[in-house]
Amino acid sequence: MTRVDDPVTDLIVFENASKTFVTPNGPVEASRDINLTVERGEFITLVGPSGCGKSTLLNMIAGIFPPSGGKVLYDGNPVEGYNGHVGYMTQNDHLLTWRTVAANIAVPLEIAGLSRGERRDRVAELADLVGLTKFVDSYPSQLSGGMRKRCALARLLAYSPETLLLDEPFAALDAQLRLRMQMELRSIVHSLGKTVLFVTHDLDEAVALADRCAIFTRGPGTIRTVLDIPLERERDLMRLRHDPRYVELTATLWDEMAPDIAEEEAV
Ligand SMILES: Nc1ncnc2c1ncn2[C@@H]1O[C@H](COP(=O)(O)OP(=O)(O)OP(=O)(O)O)[C@@H](O)[C@H]1O
Repeated sequence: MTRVDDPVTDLIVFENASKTFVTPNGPVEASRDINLTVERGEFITLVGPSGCGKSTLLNMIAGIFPPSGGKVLYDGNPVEGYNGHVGYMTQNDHLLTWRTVAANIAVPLEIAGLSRGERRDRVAELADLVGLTKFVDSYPSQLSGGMRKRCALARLLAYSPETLLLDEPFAALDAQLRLRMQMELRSIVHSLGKTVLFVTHDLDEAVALADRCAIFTRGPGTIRTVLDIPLERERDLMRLRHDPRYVELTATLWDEMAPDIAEEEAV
């Protein structure tokens, strides 16, 4: 039975949310009638053709701009202005090249006004969480691609965001490194109980990481289907490729995407 004082489990709600940009060349309709509910602690992946409005959806949750129509709610309230509950990471890690790993991770802690001692302890904790303890004194130019991502992830977590908005964060990594980062990300977000919205063009990644996968139509994007991924929370991503359920789910996702892929080829 739901009690009045139960916490709201629907953390993010899109209700017929639409976005049209006004540009010098006329209006650009990016999203149309988006309906999606994300529960606290869920890992949702977003897939769809290029330009279908996936980043636009993340931007609306972050409060970078409001929807032109419909509603975007966070924890029961309309998102108005920047949403301080979310952390945003894009394909570019935006590390400060003149700062060490420790000093990069410390940026949000400095902004939050933590003392030097508190910052040192928190940076050590975050560096340990992402496996960068030995590299805290290195500069970004001395790091591998995966280490840079880990550093950016630690800095994002330093803000203590409730929700992570990740826009193709591993797109530039090679297959092995990407798999490692996927395993680490899942383990970190589950241990910390974060809610995640993760945009990807990689359909294998979309299945491997998600509790549910939202599939967009070609722009103006609307959500065609939300695919349930009924795999265990604690899943071994290394062995997943051999799991018949994974193989079938990935095939279903490819089938769902087929009309748009065929259309793209015909253009
Ligand atoms: N600030 C903006 N001003 C004008 N048009 C925009 C703006 N942001 C996005 N658009 C347009 O809205 C549409 C959706 O863009 P969006 O970046 O959300 O798509 P996407 O699905 O994330 O694309 P991709 O997979 O290529 O990153 C595109 O036509 C894009 O050109």
